[in-house]
Amino acid sequence: MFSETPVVSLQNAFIYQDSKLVLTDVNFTINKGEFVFLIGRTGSGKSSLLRTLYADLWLQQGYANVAEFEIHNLKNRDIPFLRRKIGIVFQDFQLFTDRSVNDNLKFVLQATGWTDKARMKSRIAEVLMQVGLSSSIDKMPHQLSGGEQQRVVIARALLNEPQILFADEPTGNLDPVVSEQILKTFHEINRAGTAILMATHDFDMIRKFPARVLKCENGAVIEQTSPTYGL
Ligand SMILES: Nc1ncnc2c1ncn2[C@@H]1O[C@H](COP(=O)(O)OP(=O)(O)OP(=O)(O)O)[C@@H](O)[C@H]1O
Repeated sequence: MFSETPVVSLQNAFIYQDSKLVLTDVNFTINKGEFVFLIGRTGSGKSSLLRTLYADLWLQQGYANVAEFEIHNLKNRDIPFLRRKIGIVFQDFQLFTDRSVNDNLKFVLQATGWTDKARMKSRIAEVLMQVGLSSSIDKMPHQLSGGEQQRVVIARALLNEPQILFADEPTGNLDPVVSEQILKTFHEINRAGTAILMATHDFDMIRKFPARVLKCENGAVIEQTSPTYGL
């Protein structure tokens, strides 16, 4: 099933925040369609790793491939093209508050080169259906709950059919019931073929939605095999 090129692959990668070394000699791959949790204590390097993979931090040493882009050779001008092949979901929703759900999504499509109005309309309808928010297309962000706003962010990340979603504590600000609904949505998206790498502190979610777990610990990334996942 996973015979294709991995969607993420790191070899001897060293993850820095400026001159501070955060993670040493990172090696792992994520196959197309895989679901992977990323865990680790506060400050262990989860966000730094994700930011490196979506080219918000430079990879200063080692090799990384993401969605067929060589992160170690990436130029500034390549970043928008990489970002069209991946989706990014943060804890803070970062929607434009002065425009509707539809216009938030349309903005991204236009910014990534879409021009055909009918295609844009149908793609927006598709992603909103995927996250269960079809009826909210004309609402403003403030008319939506936190969980609904996060769904719009997920829909936005799906617009360009990414090979992988990078999610950094996507349920960090949400209550447990809403978090579980959001996790279900991520699983449905994953079942439809998109790989997911999700940083989380929420072990309940890992127990409810078992998947592969990578752990940032003592400056390294290790494959977690213990069923308890405890820190
Ligand atoms: N802009 C920065 N400049 C220098 N060091 C930073 C910067 N941002 C984070 N760090 C440091 O890098 C290390 C890793 O931080 P990072 O945010 O990646 O951890 P994390 O595992 O995502 O933590 P959390 O779970 O709290 O989000 C920490 O020691 C942190 O203090």
